[in-house]
Amino acid sequence: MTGVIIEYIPYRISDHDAAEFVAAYRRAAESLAAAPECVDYELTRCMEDPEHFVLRITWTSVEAHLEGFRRGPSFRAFFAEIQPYVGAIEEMRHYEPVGVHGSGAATPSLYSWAGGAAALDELCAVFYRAVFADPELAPLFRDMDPGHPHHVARWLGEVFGGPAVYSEARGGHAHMITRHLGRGITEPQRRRWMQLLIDAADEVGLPSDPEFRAAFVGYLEWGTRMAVQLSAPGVEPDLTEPMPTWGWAVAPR
Ligand code: HEM
Repeated sequence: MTGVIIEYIPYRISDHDAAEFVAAYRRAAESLAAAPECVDYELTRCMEDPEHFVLRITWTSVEAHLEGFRRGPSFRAFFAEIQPYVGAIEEMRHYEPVGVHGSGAATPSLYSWAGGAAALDELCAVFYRAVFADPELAPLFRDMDPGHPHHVARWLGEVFGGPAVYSEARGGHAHMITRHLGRGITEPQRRRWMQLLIDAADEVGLPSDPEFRAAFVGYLEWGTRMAVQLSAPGVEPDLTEPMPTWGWAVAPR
């Protein structure tokens, strides 16, 4: 999502009022949850200074907050709950992301969850053996570079949050795109490709938990459809597009 802004509202609340303050925000939060202008919100309490609370609200834009939410149907109920605490607000301002963000390693990448480079190499080795034995796909891969399964394993690894070895060794996204140009991949071939890769994932024992499989298949749905589009006659792709990255929960592009 682009253009979101974050509103921070620090409060100073006495220990005596803290429990009721949190309870009021729990009720007020129902209005935030119902507001299409609100992306997410969180109320936190300072551990070193327990009279200090900070409310963070991510809005889709400043206008959405000030003109949409404040004038919309949820605001009255929201304000009724928090109104007793308005005098305890220390600041109420909007902050714009500056592009420094990310997540830490507390949540494993799809790459490490899958088993890293060795697991993806095994996946691709099994997959391309099946591709060669498949009458629908074999003709497309007739002139395939013998290193192809390894290259695709590196590609998948990088997309799934592993080291950037495909970019370093093969030229990144631009190279992958050019390898599909003009191949005229059909919809039945795309489906077959996906099916064989999912079968290979089962055969080599990639994790079968629904969260991993949803992310894995989600990427394949997206990537194979891109491959079909790119392979159509006359396509002039944008070779400057960055490597895609894929995580556990990916918003629609
Ligand atoms: C998520 C979907 C896909 C991914 C991640 C993917 C990945 C790749 C990569 C990384 C390469 C270039 C390897 C290199 O030389 O560095 C490549 C080439 C190729 N891909 Fe795909 N691909 C996808 C979908 C498809 C589909 C659906 C087909 C056809 C049914 C296909 C057919 C080919 C062919 C024929 C090549 C050239 C192989 C050769 O001759 O070396 N790809 N693919």
